[in-house]
Amino acid sequence: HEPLSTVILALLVHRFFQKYEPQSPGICAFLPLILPAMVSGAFMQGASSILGSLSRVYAIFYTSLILSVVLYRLSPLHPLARYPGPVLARISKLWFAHLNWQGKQHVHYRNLHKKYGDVVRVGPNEIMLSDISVIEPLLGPGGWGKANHWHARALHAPVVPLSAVNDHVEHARRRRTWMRGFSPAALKDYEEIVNKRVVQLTEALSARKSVDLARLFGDFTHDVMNDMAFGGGVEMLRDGDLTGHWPLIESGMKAFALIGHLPWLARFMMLVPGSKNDLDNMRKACFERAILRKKKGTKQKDLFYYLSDELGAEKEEIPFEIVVNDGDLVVVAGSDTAKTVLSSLFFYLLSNPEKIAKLREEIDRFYPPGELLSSRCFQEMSYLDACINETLRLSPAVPSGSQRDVGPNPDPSKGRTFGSYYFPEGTVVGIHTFTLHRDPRNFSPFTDEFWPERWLIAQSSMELPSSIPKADFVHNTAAFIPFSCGPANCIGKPLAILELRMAAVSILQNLDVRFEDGYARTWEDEWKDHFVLMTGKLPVVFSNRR
Ligand code: HEM
Repeated sequence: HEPLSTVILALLVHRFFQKYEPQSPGICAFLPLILPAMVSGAFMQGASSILGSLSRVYAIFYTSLILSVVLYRLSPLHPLARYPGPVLARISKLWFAHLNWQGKQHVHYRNLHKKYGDVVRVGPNEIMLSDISVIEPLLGPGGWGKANHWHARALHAPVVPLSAVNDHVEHARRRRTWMRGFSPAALKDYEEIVNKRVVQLTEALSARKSVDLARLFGDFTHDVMNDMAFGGGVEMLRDGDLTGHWPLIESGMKAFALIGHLPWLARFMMLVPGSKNDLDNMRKACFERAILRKKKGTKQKDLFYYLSDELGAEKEEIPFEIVVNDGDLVVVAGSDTAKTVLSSLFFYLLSNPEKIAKLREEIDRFYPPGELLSSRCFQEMSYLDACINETLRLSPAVPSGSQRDVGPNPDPSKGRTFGSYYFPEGTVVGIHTFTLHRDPRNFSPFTDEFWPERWLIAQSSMELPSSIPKADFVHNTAAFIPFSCGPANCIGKPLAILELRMAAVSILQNLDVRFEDGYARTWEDEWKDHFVLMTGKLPVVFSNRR
């Protein structure tokens, strides 16, 4: 009976994992690793056959288990069987985890949408969409909560960060302090903080002449976010990366993205001695900065002022752990993202001399050289906004979007249906921002090119060139979601836009800039989608404007 019992055991283990999706490393290790050994023990006939019996049972067990998993996932019985997708993706998420590790998943997702259409099964239980009709039901009010992947990414933290809160009510409660921190009045107060760093950045660029602009923009956005979250304490623009922050972010983002495919892996990673050290050190540094900021008091209203509720608007005191956690999130969510977009903006501008000249002309009109910078004229600078939007379209900092989990239905057997799609409870669903933004059905012509004029034509503040037939012009802002949308969208959007506008205006107001000789302009090819779009170097040469 040994082979038959082993096959049955394998089928039961598959069924157990399928139904309960256990996350505990103990259970995950016990069932497939230890249980077969126990079966083998039960059938063992003598000490001489220990090895033979063990290897036979394990071979039968794993062959049956793998066959059962693969056949079920490929079979018409699987609830997602109706959706097309590559065989490897339907069998296991390991394939996408591998693609993700190489950094090219944004391109792969786009190619899959080209091949299979708007809905693609990208994992055994995961769907990626490029259909704008699902944006509102998925991300809008009443949409679905953050997928388990978000939670798994935050296992190391003593409190769940806002970005990982799945429950709508709890998420809205936690987001209240953030909303106050991003009100228009609060934003006005931040201008001085951002401007101080913009002046420092512009001076640093003019002094260095030749520079990796992407790196310097990273130092800039990182300093700004630390000013906002903890009232300062980090001086990357002045001192460089003394603490090894950038290598840590790079490896951290890679792991962060990997967990986005294999959330169960996070619990195993936590068991590896030392695996949390870097994150713990980062938290400790944030904690120390938060204590200092609290002691210093509020001379200038920053985000800390709102996130720690110095305003006194909440009924209950906000636990200090949450304040530190939120500050940490500001730094992590706000630095790399803004760095990527700002760097891409300069790449596209420098690649298109007539566009940079046009933007310069607008900047000179509103902020002639010598004029002090403020947000006074930003609303009127339509070409600047067109350039920023066009950059966010081509280079969305979170290209593969943010996963959601199909939440429970009062009748669990029903899953969720909208339009022509049906997703069973527990399906992980994403909307692929990069594909939407580069889909000719949404933005045409010159879909893959930097053409800021499309935004002006769409607002009727510019004529469509006569060479382009009216029917060929498509501009679908419903498909433009670089900051995601709905009640869990990017709350930092207004601050990011302020940073982008201020930095671009200040640099072009004061400096001339060009690519370093010999730069191969491989910017887009070097992108790596590790959840946030990580970039290569952007070698440029600056000179003071004459
Ligand atoms: C150009 C720069 C930025 C881009 C493109 C961007 C994009 C995004 C995206 C796509 C999300 C996921 C939203 C979702 O799950 O639906 C997000 C979340 C978030 N972002 Fe940004 N972001 C940027 C800058 C910032 C900045 C400067 C901050 C500063 C505080 C920030 C703070 C956050 C936070 C706290 C969340 C989580 C929101 C929540 O779960 O309620 N981001 N961002």
